[in-house]
Amino acid sequence: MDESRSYKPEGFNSVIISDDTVFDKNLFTMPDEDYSEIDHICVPEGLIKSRVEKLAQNIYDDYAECSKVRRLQIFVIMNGAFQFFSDVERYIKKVREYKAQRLEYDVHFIKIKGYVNTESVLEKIDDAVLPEELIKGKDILIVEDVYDSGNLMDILYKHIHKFEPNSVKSAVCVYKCNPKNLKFDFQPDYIGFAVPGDKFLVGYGMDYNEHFRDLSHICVISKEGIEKYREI
Ligand SMILES: O=P(O)(O)OC[C@H]1O[C@H](OP(=O)(O)OP(=O)(O)O)[C@H](O)[C@@H]1O
Repeated sequence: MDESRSYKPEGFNSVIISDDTVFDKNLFTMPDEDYSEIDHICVPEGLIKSRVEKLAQNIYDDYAECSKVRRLQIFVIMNGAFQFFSDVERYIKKVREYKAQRLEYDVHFIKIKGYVNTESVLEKIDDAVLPEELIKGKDILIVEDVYDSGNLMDILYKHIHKFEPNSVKSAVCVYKCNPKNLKFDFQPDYIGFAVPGDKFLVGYGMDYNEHFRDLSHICVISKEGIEKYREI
């Protein structure tokens, strides 16, 4: 394994974006003002939507029956996951139209900030941010835009398990095959795309110092973009 780049996930139930998959930004629509700050498109919008629809169906099938007994508690980790969750929920509603059983759920938007520039700085989650009453005895689904170093998910799972949930699963749009995350021996339950770990991604909710969240495609930022929006 070349640890300086990324590793190939084995047994992942996800779409795998390989090291050499590069979608030319000239072949897709993109706002002019973001153009030079984006190197290329990693996952185009249409592919994202198709994959998220299937994830929503998987989540529905797994939880609809038990949600009659315990309503599923969905924790959306803000801000990055808002776009992903918005599509997951839209497709859950679509699935509901042709399923006999209804998926019962509550949504909680949880604000946790992990990154400054390109470094993960999160150390713990305060009990006030995610209190015991939201967790104890519940079935929990964490919704995240990206699993990168694994630091945030590791801290989040430790925090949640402290308060004895009935079950915990996680759905991530992008799993970055980052050698740093191997130390956690963790695999999210629902993964949209497995992406090479050396790509710094923006768009579809993902930001670089709060820029680019509104891009429709998942994109790789250019060197120019990194320099332009770097925080001191
Ligand atoms: O696996 P990790 O290396 O811990 O990274 C994952 C986290 O990093 C990003 O959050 P960020 O701090 O950028 O905040 P945001 O959600 O507001 O974008 C992303 O949304 C995840 O929450």
